Amino acid sequence: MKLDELLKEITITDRVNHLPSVSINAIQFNSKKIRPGDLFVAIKGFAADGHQYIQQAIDKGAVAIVGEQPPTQLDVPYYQTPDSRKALAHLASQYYGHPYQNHVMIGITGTNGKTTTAYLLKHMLEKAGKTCSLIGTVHNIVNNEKIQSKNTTPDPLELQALLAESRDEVVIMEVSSHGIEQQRVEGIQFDYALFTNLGHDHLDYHDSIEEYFNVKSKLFKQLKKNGVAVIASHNEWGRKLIHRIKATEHDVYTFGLDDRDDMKLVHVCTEYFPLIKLKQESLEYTFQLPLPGLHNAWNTIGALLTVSKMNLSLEKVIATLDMFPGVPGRFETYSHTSGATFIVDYAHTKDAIEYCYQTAKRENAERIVHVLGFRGNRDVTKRSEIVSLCSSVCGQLILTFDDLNGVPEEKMISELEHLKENGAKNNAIVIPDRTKAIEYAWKEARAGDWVFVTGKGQESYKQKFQLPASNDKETIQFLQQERFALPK
Ligand SMILES: CC(=O)N[C@H]1[C@@H](OP(=O)(O)OP(=O)(O)OC[C@H]2O[C@@H](n3ccc(=O)[nH]c3=O)[C@H](O)[C@@H]2O)O[C@H](CO)[C@@H](O)[C@@H]1O[C@H](C)C(=O)N[C@@H](C)C(=O)N[C@H](CCC(=O)O)C(=O)O
Ligand SMILES: Nc1ncnc2c1ncn2[C@@H]1O[C@H](COP(=O)(O)OP(=O)(O)OP(=O)(O)O)[C@@H](O)[C@H]1O
Repeated sequence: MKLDELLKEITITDRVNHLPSVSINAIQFNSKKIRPGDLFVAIKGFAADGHQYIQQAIDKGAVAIVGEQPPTQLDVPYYQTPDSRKALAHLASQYYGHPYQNHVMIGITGTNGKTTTAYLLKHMLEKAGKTCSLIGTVHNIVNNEKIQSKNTTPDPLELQALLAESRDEVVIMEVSSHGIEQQRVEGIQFDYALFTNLGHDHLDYHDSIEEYFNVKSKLFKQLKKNGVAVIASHNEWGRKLIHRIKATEHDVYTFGLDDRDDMKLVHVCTEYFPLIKLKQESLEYTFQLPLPGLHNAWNTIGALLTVSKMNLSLEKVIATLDMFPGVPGRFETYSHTSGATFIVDYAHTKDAIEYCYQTAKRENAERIVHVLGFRGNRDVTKRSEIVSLCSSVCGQLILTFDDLNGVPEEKMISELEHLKENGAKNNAIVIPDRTKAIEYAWKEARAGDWVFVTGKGQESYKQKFQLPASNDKETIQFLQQERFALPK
């Protein structure tokens, strides 16, 4: 593509060596990836400043540069723009021909439930004969092919490439607050935007929960003119958002516990897979959820309300729910020969953990045991509140490693010890090696226990641990099969 074709999408405030007809092979925002003929976009990031790498990009063959800093004399054209991240997103969209326009775009945001809602939607739509791509935390799926996912919401280059590659009718995207703030979805317009809930998370990145909410709510500004907003009203932040969006021209549909909701949860029967009754307009639907836990009632209802606005028959969609295969690493249960139940779950917020406990209590758990870790270099302000909740509910709390994420081991151990001493009662212990922590819980488990192993879900371990396993599931399978199988 010619340079001037690309540049017409962005604001340019100053330039040197303008060369509009130069051909651009590809766009890059990492100098290391530059190949001859590429355009380099310099971004001032959190850890580094891309402007420092402009010369390196030119040495590697970049034929033009876009950046925020005022132009200096260079051997290639340089274009100054007010916001490089925004420019990158628009350049990428233009390069790939604005591929969002070829799909029905569904964006899902919220603290918890994005992945689960995305999987549920994909299942519902596919059973109704539609083809779907999914872009999110666990992996990306495009044209039925699984592609490794690095971020919940990919950077603009990867995102636009995925959208361009997709031949699927619908694209279901998880949209993280980091993704919105860093303008990874800039330039995309959505047909449907869903809000699941908001709770304390990521306050290492956002200054306050209000700011976190404001960022999330920006997704709804990217709705198409006739786009549809689907918002959970059972959470105070959802109600704020409904109020905010109702002042715009978009159609807003809500789900919750209120008579005014477009889809109302009328009744939940507390079974492992809860039986729920829903009401939409004058029609009632009673059915068993395809997943355990009340939180999954909300995820299922959010997805159902969305597909009902896509003109699918709710009755037919509900009939397909018993075929839903589940979501990797979300409330996966494993049996223990004593009769205890082990659960691997991706919970890493207070709300999510409360839902886990609620489910165990409804199932008459005699004792709740929790193997809990915190990711290094992520919101430390939520930790003590979570530990004190866990310690007050659990019979035994085992604090352990999640990903260290660059934090030295000794520092994380002393943080866990500090949390134990200050936030927990005397039912907490620290076992840093995650596999040994799970092994401890496994050895101690007895009939009637519900043992939660949370934080990593399906993710692979990044540290080397003692047992031969690369994730929580494998650790439990190792314990189930190899060493501690108890006589029947
Ligand atoms: C803190 C953060 O969010 N960082 C994101 C950000 O990186 P950054 O731009 O700040 O990168 P940087 O390292 O400071 O570098 C600045 C610039 O210099 C360039 N550079 C750097 C070195 C070099 O030699 N040459 C060079 O050109 C870099 O390519 C970059 O353009 O922009 C990148 C491109 O979009 C992201 O991949 C990266 O996500 C990192 C990997 C990350 O882990 N982010 C997490 C926090 C995140 O985004 N999580 C959310 C989900 C949260 C949740 O709900 O759980 C997600 O959507 O995944
Ligand atoms: N609607 C919900 N409300 C509260 N907690 C939920 C909800 N849905 C899921 N959870 C909890 O949050 C965990 C993560 O769920 P899920 O992966 O669907 O959310 P997510 O928003 O994609 O999370 P992340 O952004 O961290 O990937 C689950 O394992 C479960 O414990």
